Amino acid sequence: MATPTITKQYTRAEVAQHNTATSLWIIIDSIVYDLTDFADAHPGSALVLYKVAGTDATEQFFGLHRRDVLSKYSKLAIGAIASEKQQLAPPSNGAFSDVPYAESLAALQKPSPFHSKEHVEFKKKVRQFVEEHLLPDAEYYASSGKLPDPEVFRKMGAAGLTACRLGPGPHLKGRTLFAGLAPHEFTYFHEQIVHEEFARVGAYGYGEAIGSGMVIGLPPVIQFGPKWMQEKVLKEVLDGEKMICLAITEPGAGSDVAGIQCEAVKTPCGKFYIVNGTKKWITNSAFSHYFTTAVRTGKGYSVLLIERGPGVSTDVIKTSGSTTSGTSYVTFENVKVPVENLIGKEGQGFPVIMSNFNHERWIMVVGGCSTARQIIEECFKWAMQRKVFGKPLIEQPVIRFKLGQMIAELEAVQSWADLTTYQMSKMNYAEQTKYLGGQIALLKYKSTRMASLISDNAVQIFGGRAITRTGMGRLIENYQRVHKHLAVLGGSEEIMVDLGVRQAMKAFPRDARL
Ligand code: HEM
Repeated sequence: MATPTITKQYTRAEVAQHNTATSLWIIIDSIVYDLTDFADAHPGSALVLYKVAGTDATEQFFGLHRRDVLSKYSKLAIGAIASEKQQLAPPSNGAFSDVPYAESLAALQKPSPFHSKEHVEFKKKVRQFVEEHLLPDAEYYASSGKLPDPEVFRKMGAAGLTACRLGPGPHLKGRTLFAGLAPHEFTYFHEQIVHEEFARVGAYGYGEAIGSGMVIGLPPVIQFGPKWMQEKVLKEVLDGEKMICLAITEPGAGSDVAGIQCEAVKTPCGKFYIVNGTKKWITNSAFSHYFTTAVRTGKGYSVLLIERGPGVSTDVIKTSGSTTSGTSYVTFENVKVPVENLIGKEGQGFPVIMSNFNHERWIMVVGGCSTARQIIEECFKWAMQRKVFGKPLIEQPVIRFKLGQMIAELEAVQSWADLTTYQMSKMNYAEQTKYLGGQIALLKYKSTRMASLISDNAVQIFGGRAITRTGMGRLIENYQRVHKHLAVLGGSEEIMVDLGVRQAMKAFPRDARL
Protein backbone atom coordinates (compact mmCIF):
# COMPACT_ATOMS: atom_id res chain seq x y z
CA MET A 1 0.00 0.00 0.00
CA ALA A 2 1.34 3.39 -0.93
CA THR A 3 1.92 5.91 1.83
CA PRO A 4 1.97 9.48 0.53
CA THR A 5 5.40 11.06 0.28
CA ILE A 6 5.08 14.01 2.58
CA THR A 7 7.43 16.98 2.53
CA LYS A 8 5.45 19.96 3.91
CA GLN A 9 5.17 20.40 7.67
CA TYR A 10 2.34 22.12 9.56
CA THR A 11 1.49 22.80 13.17
CA ARG A 12 -1.84 21.69 14.63
CA ALA A 13 -2.70 25.40 15.13
CA GLU A 14 -2.25 26.03 11.39
CA VAL A 15 -4.54 23.13 10.49
CA ALA A 16 -7.16 24.43 12.95
CA GLN A 17 -7.55 27.60 10.86
CA HIS A 18 -8.80 25.58 7.85
CA ASN A 19 -12.12 24.79 9.43
CA THR A 20 -14.70 25.84 6.84
CA ALA A 21 -16.30 24.43 3.69
CA THR A 22 -14.10 26.72 1.60
CA SER A 23 -10.90 25.55 3.25
CA LEU A 24 -11.36 22.15 4.87
CA TRP A 25 -8.32 20.42 6.32
CA ILE A 26 -8.20 17.50 8.71
CA ILE A 27 -5.50 15.41 10.41
CA ILE A 28 -5.47 11.62 10.27
CA ASP A 29 -2.61 9.91 12.08
CA SER A 30 -0.35 13.00 11.87
CA ILE A 31 -0.96 13.46 8.12
CA VAL A 32 -2.78 16.58 6.94
CA TYR A 33 -5.49 16.18 4.28
CA ASP A 34 -7.07 18.99 2.27
CA LEU A 35 -10.67 17.85 1.69
CA THR A 36 -12.02 21.16 0.34
CA ASP A 37 -12.62 19.93 -3.20
CA PHE A 38 -13.33 16.33 -2.16
CA ALA A 39 -16.08 17.05 0.39
CA ASP A 40 -18.96 17.13 -2.10
CA ALA A 41 -17.86 13.79 -3.56
CA HIS A 42 -17.37 12.14 -0.14
CA PRO A 43 -19.59 9.00 0.01
CA GLY A 44 -20.22 9.64 3.71
CA SER A 45 -21.48 13.21 2.89
CA ALA A 46 -19.85 16.63 3.08
CA LEU A 47 -21.67 17.43 6.32
CA VAL A 48 -19.71 14.95 8.44
CA LEU A 49 -16.50 16.45 7.13
CA TYR A 50 -17.57 20.03 7.94
CA LYS A 51 -18.07 18.90 11.54
CA VAL A 52 -14.45 17.78 11.86
CA ALA A 53 -12.87 20.51 9.71
CA GLY A 54 -9.62 21.77 11.22
CA THR A 55 -9.38 18.94 13.77
CA ASP A 56 -7.71 15.58 14.28
CA ALA A 57 -10.26 13.08 12.91
CA THR A 58 -8.16 9.94 13.31
CA GLU A 59 -10.60 8.16 15.59
CA GLN A 60 -13.66 9.05 13.53
CA PHE A 61 -11.88 7.98 10.35
CA PHE A 62 -10.82 4.55 11.60
CA GLY A 63 -14.26 3.92 13.05
CA LEU A 64 -15.74 4.18 9.55
CA HIS A 65 -13.12 3.30 6.91
CA ARG A 66 -10.58 0.68 6.03
CA ARG A 67 -6.99 1.84 6.02
CA ASP A 68 -6.71 1.34 2.25
CA VAL A 69 -9.04 4.34 1.68
CA LEU A 70 -6.07 6.50 2.69
CA SER A 71 -3.78 5.01 0.07
CA LYS A 72 -6.49 5.25 -2.62
CA TYR A 73 -6.94 8.94 -1.82
CA SER A 74 -3.29 9.71 -1.06
CA LYS A 75 -3.47 12.69 -3.44
CA LEU A 76 -5.48 14.53 -0.78
CA ALA A 77 -2.53 14.47 1.64
CA ILE A 78 -0.78 17.83 1.67
CA GLY A 79 1.66 17.55 4.55
CA ALA A 80 2.42 16.22 8.03
CA ILE A 81 2.31 17.62 11.53
CA ALA A 82 5.79 18.85 12.43
CA SER A 83 7.79 16.64 14.81
CA GLU A 84 5.06 13.97 15.07
CA LYS A 85 5.39 10.39 13.92
CA GLN A 86 2.63 8.29 12.31
CA GLN A 87 1.35 5.82 14.89
CA LEU A 88 -0.81 3.75 12.55
CA ALA A 89 1.42 3.38 9.48
CA PRO A 90 0.49 0.44 7.25
CA PRO A 91 2.67 -2.69 7.54
CA SER A 92 5.42 -2.91 4.95
CA ASN A 93 5.04 -5.27 2.03
CA GLY A 94 5.25 -8.91 3.10
CA ALA A 95 5.23 -8.16 6.83
CA PHE A 96 3.48 -10.49 9.24
CA SER A 97 0.71 -9.21 11.46
CA ASP A 98 1.26 -8.69 15.19
CA VAL A 99 -2.43 -9.20 15.94
CA PRO A 100 -2.72 -12.36 18.10
CA TYR A 101 -3.82 -15.41 16.07
CA ALA A 102 -3.57 -13.48 12.80
CA GLU A 103 -0.63 -15.63 11.75
CA SER A 104 0.00 -19.33 11.97
CA LEU A 105 2.84 -20.73 14.04
CA ALA A 106 4.82 -21.02 10.82
CA ALA A 107 4.96 -17.27 10.43
CA LEU A 108 5.56 -16.47 14.06
CA GLN A 109 8.41 -18.92 14.46
CA LYS A 110 6.94 -20.12 17.72
CA PRO A 111 8.34 -23.58 18.44
CA SER A 112 6.81 -25.88 15.87
CA PRO A 113 7.89 -29.39 14.88
CA PHE A 114 7.00 -28.66 11.27
CA HIS A 115 8.19 -25.20 10.30
CA SER A 116 11.77 -24.11 9.83
CA LYS A 117 13.25 -20.61 9.50
CA GLU A 118 13.52 -21.25 5.81
CA HIS A 119 9.74 -21.82 5.62
CA VAL A 120 9.21 -18.47 7.30
CA GLU A 121 11.41 -16.68 4.76
CA PHE A 122 9.62 -18.49 1.94
CA LYS A 123 6.25 -17.43 3.35
CA LYS A 124 7.37 -13.80 3.50
CA LYS A 125 8.43 -13.86 -0.14
CA VAL A 126 5.18 -15.44 -1.33
CA ARG A 127 3.25 -12.84 0.65
CA GLN A 128 5.26 -10.08 -1.00
CA PHE A 129 4.46 -11.51 -4.44
CA VAL A 130 0.76 -11.76 -3.60
CA GLU A 131 0.65 -8.20 -2.25
CA GLU A 132 2.57 -6.81 -5.19
CA HIS A 133 1.08 -8.71 -8.11
CA LEU A 134 -2.29 -10.15 -7.09
CA LEU A 135 -3.85 -7.98 -4.39
CA PRO A 136 -4.03 -4.77 -6.42
CA ASP A 137 -6.18 -6.56 -9.05
CA ALA A 138 -8.25 -8.79 -6.80
CA GLU A 139 -11.02 -6.41 -5.81
CA TYR A 140 -11.36 -4.91 -9.28
CA TYR A 141 -11.72 -8.25 -11.05
CA ALA A 142 -13.92 -9.78 -8.36
CA SER A 143 -16.35 -6.88 -8.39
CA SER A 144 -16.36 -6.28 -12.15
CA GLY A 145 -16.56 -10.01 -12.89
CA LYS A 146 -14.11 -9.61 -15.79
CA LEU A 147 -12.05 -12.64 -16.76
CA PRO A 148 -8.49 -12.39 -15.39
CA ASP A 149 -5.70 -10.83 -17.43
CA PRO A 150 -3.62 -13.65 -19.04
CA GLU A 151 -0.52 -11.70 -18.03
CA VAL A 152 -1.06 -12.66 -14.38
CA PHE A 153 -0.64 -16.35 -15.29
CA ARG A 154 2.62 -15.55 -17.09
CA LYS A 155 3.89 -13.65 -14.06
CA MET A 156 3.09 -16.56 -11.74
CA GLY A 157 4.61 -19.02 -14.21
CA ALA A 158 7.80 -16.99 -14.67
CA ALA A 159 8.20 -16.65 -10.90
CA GLY A 160 8.02 -20.45 -10.55
CA LEU A 161 4.88 -20.18 -8.41
CA THR A 162 2.45 -22.14 -10.57
CA ALA A 163 4.60 -25.24 -10.24
CA CYS A 164 4.64 -24.76 -6.45
CA ARG A 165 0.89 -25.39 -6.29
CA LEU A 166 1.05 -29.04 -7.30
CA GLY A 167 3.15 -30.77 -4.65
CA PRO A 168 6.63 -32.26 -4.90
CA GLY A 169 7.32 -34.81 -7.64
CA PRO A 170 8.97 -35.57 -10.98
CA HIS A 171 6.93 -32.87 -12.75
CA LEU A 172 9.24 -30.29 -11.12
CA LYS A 173 12.37 -31.76 -12.70
CA GLY A 174 14.52 -29.11 -14.37
CA ARG A 175 12.46 -26.22 -13.02
CA THR A 176 13.58 -23.42 -10.78
CA LEU A 177 10.84 -22.89 -8.27
CA PHE A 178 9.74 -19.75 -6.48
CA ALA A 179 12.43 -18.02 -4.42
CA GLY A 180 15.13 -20.03 -6.21
CA LEU A 181 14.09 -23.30 -4.56
CA ALA A 182 15.41 -26.47 -6.23
CA PRO A 183 12.88 -29.26 -6.85
CA HIS A 184 14.53 -31.59 -4.32
CA GLU A 185 14.19 -28.91 -1.61
CA PHE A 186 10.48 -28.45 -2.24
CA THR A 187 8.08 -30.03 0.28
CA TYR A 188 4.33 -30.11 0.92
CA PHE A 189 4.93 -27.42 3.56
CA HIS A 190 6.16 -25.05 0.84
CA GLU A 191 3.09 -25.90 -1.16
CA GLN A 192 0.87 -25.31 1.88
CA ILE A 193 2.45 -21.88 2.34
CA VAL A 194 1.71 -20.96 -1.28
CA HIS A 195 -1.97 -21.95 -0.90
CA GLU A 196 -2.20 -20.06 2.39
CA GLU A 197 -0.79 -16.89 0.92
CA PHE A 198 -2.86 -17.10 -2.27
CA ALA A 199 -5.96 -17.44 -0.10
CA ARG A 200 -5.20 -14.00 1.34
CA VAL A 201 -6.27 -12.17 -1.83
CA GLY A 202 -9.48 -11.56 0.12
CA ALA A 203 -11.80 -11.82 -2.89
CA TYR A 204 -12.73 -15.47 -3.29
CA GLY A 205 -13.73 -15.20 -6.96
CA TYR A 206 -10.34 -13.82 -7.90
CA GLY A 207 -8.59 -16.44 -5.78
CA GLU A 208 -10.43 -19.06 -7.84
CA ALA A 209 -9.67 -17.23 -11.07
CA ILE A 210 -5.92 -17.40 -10.72
CA GLY A 211 -5.54 -21.13 -10.99
CA SER A 212 -8.15 -23.19 -9.11
CA GLY A 213 -8.83 -25.02 -12.39
CA MET A 214 -5.14 -25.73 -12.89
CA VAL A 215 -4.56 -27.30 -9.46
CA ILE A 216 -7.17 -29.94 -10.23
CA GLY A 217 -6.96 -30.12 -14.03
CA LEU A 218 -3.22 -30.66 -14.38
CA PRO A 219 -2.55 -33.49 -11.85
CA PRO A 220 -4.28 -36.18 -14.00
CA VAL A 221 -2.01 -35.14 -16.89
CA ILE A 222 1.04 -35.34 -14.62
CA GLN A 223 0.14 -38.73 -13.21
CA PHE A 224 -1.53 -40.53 -16.08
CA GLY A 225 -0.89 -38.50 -19.26
CA PRO A 226 1.20 -39.91 -22.14
CA LYS A 227 4.74 -38.59 -22.61
CA TRP A 228 3.87 -35.97 -25.26
CA MET A 229 1.26 -34.47 -22.93
CA GLN A 230 3.64 -34.46 -19.98
CA GLU A 231 6.15 -32.51 -22.02
CA LYS A 232 3.99 -30.11 -24.03
CA VAL A 233 0.94 -29.41 -21.87
CA LEU A 234 2.80 -29.47 -18.57
CA LYS A 235 5.32 -26.90 -19.78
CA GLU A 236 2.72 -24.61 -21.33
CA VAL A 237 0.61 -24.58 -18.19
CA LEU A 238 3.44 -24.28 -15.66
CA ASP A 239 4.93 -21.42 -17.69
CA GLY A 240 1.56 -19.66 -17.54
CA GLU A 241 1.14 -19.65 -21.32
CA LYS A 242 -1.94 -21.87 -21.34
CA MET A 243 -4.75 -22.54 -18.87
CA ILE A 244 -6.33 -25.86 -17.99
CA CYS A 245 -9.41 -26.92 -16.02
CA LEU A 246 -11.07 -30.09 -14.76
CA ALA A 247 -14.38 -30.94 -16.41
CA ILE A 248 -16.15 -33.63 -14.39
CA THR A 249 -19.41 -32.38 -12.91
CA GLU A 250 -22.57 -32.15 -14.98
CA PRO A 251 -26.08 -30.80 -14.44
CA GLY A 252 -27.07 -34.31 -13.33
CA ALA A 253 -23.83 -35.46 -11.70
CA GLY A 254 -22.09 -33.67 -8.82
CA SER A 255 -20.67 -35.69 -5.94
CA ASP A 256 -22.27 -38.65 -7.74
CA VAL A 257 -19.48 -38.96 -10.33
CA ALA A 258 -20.93 -42.23 -11.64
CA GLY A 259 -23.88 -40.28 -13.04
CA ILE A 260 -21.77 -38.72 -15.84
CA GLN A 261 -23.58 -38.61 -19.19
CA CYS A 262 -21.01 -36.87 -21.42
CA GLU A 263 -20.08 -39.49 -23.98
CA ALA A 264 -17.06 -40.26 -26.18
CA VAL A 265 -17.53 -42.65 -29.10
CA LYS A 266 -14.61 -43.90 -31.18
CA THR A 267 -14.70 -43.25 -34.93
CA PRO A 268 -14.66 -46.35 -37.20
CA CYS A 269 -11.02 -45.57 -38.15
CA GLY A 270 -10.11 -45.79 -34.45
CA LYS A 271 -8.12 -42.55 -34.52
CA PHE A 272 -10.57 -40.21 -32.81
CA TYR A 273 -13.25 -39.95 -30.16
CA ILE A 274 -16.35 -37.90 -30.89
CA VAL A 275 -17.42 -36.20 -27.67
CA ASN A 276 -20.93 -34.96 -26.89
CA GLY A 277 -22.24 -33.63 -23.58
CA THR A 278 -22.48 -30.75 -21.14
CA LYS A 279 -20.40 -30.06 -18.06
CA LYS A 280 -21.44 -27.63 -15.33
CA TRP A 281 -19.64 -25.56 -12.63
CA ILE A 282 -16.29 -25.93 -14.36
CA THR A 283 -13.96 -23.46 -12.62
CA ASN A 284 -11.73 -21.42 -14.98
CA SER A 285 -13.26 -23.09 -18.05
CA ALA A 286 -14.30 -19.76 -19.65
CA PHE A 287 -10.65 -18.96 -20.32
CA SER A 288 -9.06 -22.42 -20.38
CA HIS A 289 -7.27 -23.84 -23.40
CA TYR A 290 -7.43 -27.42 -22.12
CA PHE A 291 -10.22 -29.40 -20.47
CA THR A 292 -9.34 -32.55 -18.52
CA THR A 293 -12.67 -34.20 -19.16
CA ALA A 294 -14.43 -37.22 -17.70
CA VAL A 295 -16.47 -39.07 -20.32
CA ARG A 296 -18.44 -42.26 -20.66
CA THR A 297 -16.83 -44.72 -23.07
CA GLY A 298 -19.15 -47.69 -23.50
CA LYS A 299 -19.84 -49.14 -20.09
CA GLY A 300 -16.87 -47.50 -18.39
CA TYR A 301 -15.45 -44.04 -17.83
CA SER A 302 -12.39 -42.48 -19.39
CA VAL A 303 -10.58 -39.18 -19.15
CA LEU A 304 -9.68 -37.13 -22.22
CA LEU A 305 -7.65 -33.98 -22.64
CA ILE A 306 -9.85 -31.85 -24.87
CA GLU A 307 -8.40 -28.76 -26.49
CA ARG A 308 -10.59 -25.70 -27.09
CA GLY A 309 -11.58 -25.78 -30.76
CA PRO A 310 -14.55 -26.50 -33.02
CA GLY A 311 -17.55 -27.80 -31.07
CA VAL A 312 -16.30 -26.60 -27.65
CA SER A 313 -18.21 -23.70 -26.11
CA THR A 314 -18.34 -22.17 -22.63
CA ASP A 315 -21.07 -20.11 -21.04
CA VAL A 316 -20.28 -18.33 -17.75
CA ILE A 317 -22.42 -19.16 -14.69
CA LYS A 318 -23.12 -16.51 -12.07
CA THR A 319 -22.11 -18.27 -8.86
CA SER A 320 -22.18 -16.58 -5.46
CA GLY A 321 -18.46 -15.85 -5.96
CA SER A 322 -17.59 -13.78 -9.01
CA THR A 323 -17.72 -14.44 -12.74
CA THR A 324 -14.01 -13.57 -12.82
CA SER A 325 -13.42 -17.23 -11.87
CA GLY A 326 -14.71 -18.19 -15.31
CA THR A 327 -16.90 -20.91 -13.80
CA SER A 328 -19.02 -22.06 -16.74
CA TYR A 329 -21.13 -24.55 -18.53
CA VAL A 330 -18.96 -26.38 -21.05
CA THR A 331 -20.68 -27.86 -24.06
CA PHE A 332 -18.99 -30.42 -26.29
CA GLU A 333 -20.82 -30.87 -29.55
CA ASN A 334 -19.37 -33.48 -31.90
CA VAL A 335 -15.87 -32.58 -30.74
CA LYS A 336 -13.20 -34.62 -32.55
CA VAL A 337 -10.50 -35.65 -30.07
CA PRO A 338 -7.40 -37.67 -31.14
CA VAL A 339 -7.04 -40.97 -29.28
CA GLU A 340 -3.57 -39.79 -28.19
CA ASN A 341 -5.42 -37.41 -25.85
CA LEU A 342 -6.56 -40.25 -23.63
CA ILE A 343 -5.34 -39.80 -20.04
CA GLY A 344 -4.78 -43.24 -18.49
CA LYS A 345 -6.49 -46.23 -20.06
CA GLU A 346 -9.83 -46.40 -21.83
CA GLY A 347 -12.58 -47.57 -19.52
CA GLN A 348 -10.37 -47.04 -16.46
CA GLY A 349 -11.01 -43.38 -15.87
CA PHE A 350 -12.35 -43.73 -12.35
CA PRO A 351 -8.92 -43.95 -10.64
CA VAL A 352 -7.78 -41.01 -12.80
CA ILE A 353 -10.75 -38.93 -11.67
CA MET A 354 -10.25 -39.91 -8.05
CA SER A 355 -6.46 -39.57 -8.10
CA ASN A 356 -6.25 -35.94 -7.09
CA PHE A 357 -9.23 -35.69 -4.76
CA ASN A 358 -7.15 -35.97 -1.57
CA HIS A 359 -4.73 -33.31 -2.74
CA GLU A 360 -7.58 -31.04 -3.85
CA ARG A 361 -9.35 -31.42 -0.51
CA TRP A 362 -6.16 -30.76 1.42
CA ILE A 363 -5.65 -27.55 -0.62
CA MET A 364 -9.17 -26.50 0.34
CA VAL A 365 -8.41 -27.14 4.00
CA VAL A 366 -5.11 -25.22 4.18
CA GLY A 367 -6.45 -22.36 2.03
CA GLY A 368 -9.65 -22.36 4.09
CA CYS A 369 -7.68 -22.06 7.35
CA SER A 370 -5.78 -19.11 5.95
CA THR A 371 -8.94 -17.26 4.93
CA ALA A 372 -10.54 -18.02 8.29
CA ARG A 373 -7.46 -16.58 10.00
CA GLN A 374 -7.77 -13.41 7.96
CA ILE A 375 -11.44 -13.12 8.95
CA ILE A 376 -10.52 -13.55 12.62
CA GLU A 377 -7.93 -10.77 12.30
CA GLU A 378 -10.56 -8.51 10.73
CA CYS A 379 -12.98 -9.26 13.58
CA PHE A 380 -10.35 -8.72 16.28
CA LYS A 381 -9.33 -5.35 14.81
CA TRP A 382 -12.92 -4.27 14.35
CA ALA A 383 -13.91 -5.29 17.88
CA MET A 384 -10.97 -3.29 19.28
CA GLN A 385 -11.54 -0.12 17.24
CA ARG A 386 -15.33 0.02 16.92
CA LYS A 387 -17.03 1.92 19.74
CA VAL A 388 -20.59 1.06 20.79
CA PHE A 389 -22.45 2.22 23.88
CA GLY A 390 -19.44 4.44 24.58
CA LYS A 391 -16.81 1.68 24.71
CA PRO A 392 -14.96 -0.63 22.32
CA LEU A 393 -17.01 -3.55 21.08
CA ILE A 394 -14.50 -5.98 22.61
CA GLU A 395 -15.63 -4.84 26.08
CA GLN A 396 -18.85 -6.81 25.50
CA PRO A 397 -18.44 -10.36 26.91
CA VAL A 398 -20.58 -11.80 24.13
CA ILE A 399 -18.16 -10.45 21.51
CA ARG A 400 -15.16 -11.90 23.35
CA PHE A 401 -16.97 -15.25 23.48
CA LYS A 402 -17.61 -15.20 19.74
CA LEU A 403 -14.00 -14.29 18.99
CA GLY A 404 -12.67 -16.98 21.33
CA GLN A 405 -14.92 -19.58 19.75
CA MET A 406 -13.59 -18.69 16.30
CA ILE A 407 -9.95 -18.86 17.40
CA ALA A 408 -10.40 -22.19 19.18
CA GLU A 409 -12.09 -23.75 16.14
CA LEU A 410 -9.41 -22.49 13.76
CA GLU A 411 -6.41 -23.54 15.82
CA ALA A 412 -7.81 -27.06 16.25
CA VAL A 413 -8.31 -27.47 12.50
CA GLN A 414 -4.96 -25.84 11.72
CA SER A 415 -3.10 -28.28 13.96
CA TRP A 416 -4.76 -31.25 12.28
CA ALA A 417 -4.02 -29.75 8.87
CA ASP A 418 -0.33 -29.21 9.72
CA LEU A 419 -0.05 -32.76 11.00
CA THR A 420 -1.65 -34.03 7.78
CA THR A 421 0.84 -32.05 5.70
CA TYR A 422 3.65 -33.65 7.67
CA GLN A 423 2.17 -37.11 7.12
CA MET A 424 1.80 -36.42 3.38
CA SER A 425 5.44 -35.45 3.20
CA LYS A 426 6.47 -38.79 4.75
CA MET A 427 4.27 -41.02 2.58
CA ASN A 428 4.34 -42.00 -1.06
CA TYR A 429 1.25 -41.63 -3.21
CA ALA A 430 -0.08 -45.14 -2.51
CA GLU A 431 0.35 -44.71 1.24
CA GLN A 432 -1.34 -41.30 1.16
CA THR A 433 -4.30 -42.83 -0.63
CA LYS A 434 -4.52 -45.73 1.79
CA TYR A 435 -3.98 -43.92 5.08
CA LEU A 436 -5.00 -40.33 4.49
CA GLY A 437 -8.05 -40.47 2.18
CA GLY A 438 -10.57 -40.86 4.99
CA GLN A 439 -8.68 -38.53 7.33
CA ILE A 440 -8.52 -35.73 4.75
CA ALA A 441 -12.23 -36.17 4.02
CA LEU A 442 -13.07 -35.75 7.72
CA LEU A 443 -10.64 -32.85 7.99
CA LYS A 444 -12.30 -31.11 5.04
CA TYR A 445 -15.69 -31.63 6.69
CA LYS A 446 -14.39 -30.19 9.95
CA SER A 447 -12.81 -27.21 8.18
CA THR A 448 -15.99 -26.24 6.37
CA ARG A 449 -18.05 -26.60 9.57
CA MET A 450 -15.47 -24.30 11.17
CA ALA A 451 -15.94 -21.87 8.27
CA SER A 452 -19.71 -21.77 8.88
CA LEU A 453 -19.18 -20.92 12.54
CA ILE A 454 -16.56 -18.30 11.72
CA SER A 455 -18.79 -16.76 9.08
CA ASP A 456 -21.81 -16.64 11.42
CA ASN A 457 -19.81 -15.08 14.26
CA ALA A 458 -18.02 -12.61 11.99
CA VAL A 459 -21.34 -11.38 10.59
CA GLN A 460 -22.71 -10.83 14.09
CA ILE A 461 -19.56 -8.96 15.13
CA PHE A 462 -19.58 -6.69 12.05
CA GLY A 463 -23.35 -6.18 11.91
CA GLY A 464 -24.62 -4.23 8.88
CA ARG A 465 -21.13 -3.86 7.46
CA ALA A 466 -20.97 -7.64 7.03
CA ILE A 467 -23.72 -7.45 4.45
CA THR A 468 -22.22 -4.51 2.57
CA ARG A 469 -19.93 -5.30 -0.35
CA THR A 470 -17.65 -2.29 -0.02
CA GLY A 471 -16.07 -0.55 2.93
CA MET A 472 -15.26 -1.82 6.42
CA GLY A 473 -16.85 -5.26 6.25
CA ARG A 474 -15.83 -6.00 2.65
CA LEU A 475 -13.93 -9.20 3.49
CA ILE A 476 -16.61 -10.45 5.88
CA GLU A 477 -19.33 -9.87 3.29
CA ASN A 478 -17.33 -11.82 0.72
CA TYR A 479 -16.70 -14.64 3.21
CA GLN A 480 -20.31 -15.03 4.31
CA ARG A 481 -21.36 -15.12 0.64
CA VAL A 482 -18.83 -17.69 -0.53
CA HIS A 483 -17.66 -19.86 2.37
CA LYS A 484 -20.20 -22.52 1.41
CA HIS A 485 -18.35 -23.14 -1.85
CA LEU A 486 -15.81 -25.30 -0.05
CA ALA A 487 -18.57 -27.18 1.80
CA VAL A 488 -19.94 -28.33 -1.55
CA LEU A 489 -17.02 -28.44 -4.01
CA GLY A 490 -14.57 -31.34 -4.00
CA GLY A 491 -17.14 -33.52 -2.22
CA SER A 492 -19.98 -32.24 -0.05
CA GLU A 493 -19.77 -32.29 3.76
CA GLU A 494 -22.12 -35.29 3.92
CA ILE A 495 -20.08 -37.27 1.40
CA MET A 496 -16.86 -36.36 3.26
CA VAL A 497 -18.09 -37.68 6.60
CA ASP A 498 -19.45 -40.81 5.01
CA LEU A 499 -16.19 -41.43 3.17
CA GLY A 500 -14.18 -40.89 6.34
CA VAL A 501 -16.19 -43.47 8.25
CA ARG A 502 -16.32 -45.96 5.39
CA GLN A 503 -12.52 -45.80 5.06
CA ALA A 504 -12.23 -46.39 8.80
CA MET A 505 -14.59 -49.38 8.51
CA LYS A 506 -12.29 -50.91 5.89
CA ALA A 507 -9.41 -50.80 8.36
CA PHE A 508 -11.57 -52.06 11.24
CA PRO A 509 -10.00 -55.18 12.79
CA ARG A 510 -12.14 -58.29 12.28
CA ASP A 511 -11.58 -59.44 15.82
CA ALA A 512 -12.38 -56.16 17.57
CA ARG A 513 -15.15 -56.65 20.14
CA LEU A 514 -16.31 -54.73 23.18
C1 HEM B 1 -9.05 11.46 3.89
C2 HEM B 1 -10.27 11.54 4.38
C3 HEM B 1 -11.42 10.72 3.94
C4 HEM B 1 -11.61 10.01 2.79
C5 HEM B 1 -10.67 9.89 1.61
C6 HEM B 1 -12.89 9.36 2.89
C7 HEM B 1 -13.42 8.50 1.92
C8 HEM B 1 -14.56 7.74 2.11
C9 HEM B 1 -14.99 6.69 1.24
C10 HEM B 1 -14.28 6.21 0.00
C11 HEM B 1 -16.12 6.17 1.76
C12 HEM B 1 -16.96 4.99 1.19
C13 HEM B 1 -16.85 3.77 2.05
C14 HEM B 1 -15.52 3.08 1.98
O1 HEM B 1 -15.09 2.74 0.89
O2 HEM B 1 -14.95 2.84 3.05
C15 HEM B 1 -16.43 6.91 2.95
C16 HEM B 1 -17.52 6.68 3.75
C17 HEM B 1 -17.81 7.40 4.88
N1 HEM B 1 -17.04 8.37 5.46
FE1 HEM B 1 -15.28 9.07 4.75
N2 HEM B 1 -13.48 9.68 4.08
C18 HEM B 1 -12.62 10.52 4.77
C19 HEM B 1 -12.78 11.06 6.02
C20 HEM B 1 -13.92 10.91 6.78
C21 HEM B 1 -14.11 11.44 8.10
C22 HEM B 1 -13.07 12.22 8.87
C23 HEM B 1 -15.35 11.08 8.50
C24 HEM B 1 -16.09 11.36 9.80
C25 HEM B 1 -15.86 12.35 10.56
C26 HEM B 1 -15.94 10.31 7.45
C27 HEM B 1 -17.19 9.76 7.48
C28 HEM B 1 -17.67 8.83 6.58
C29 HEM B 1 -18.92 8.14 6.75
C30 HEM B 1 -19.96 8.34 7.85
C31 HEM B 1 -19.00 7.23 5.69
C32 HEM B 1 -20.09 6.19 5.45
C33 HEM B 1 -19.66 4.92 6.17
C34 HEM B 1 -20.61 3.76 6.05
O3 HEM B 1 -21.43 3.72 5.13
O4 HEM B 1 -20.48 2.84 6.87
N3 HEM B 1 -15.04 10.23 6.41
N4 HEM B 1 -15.47 7.85 3.15
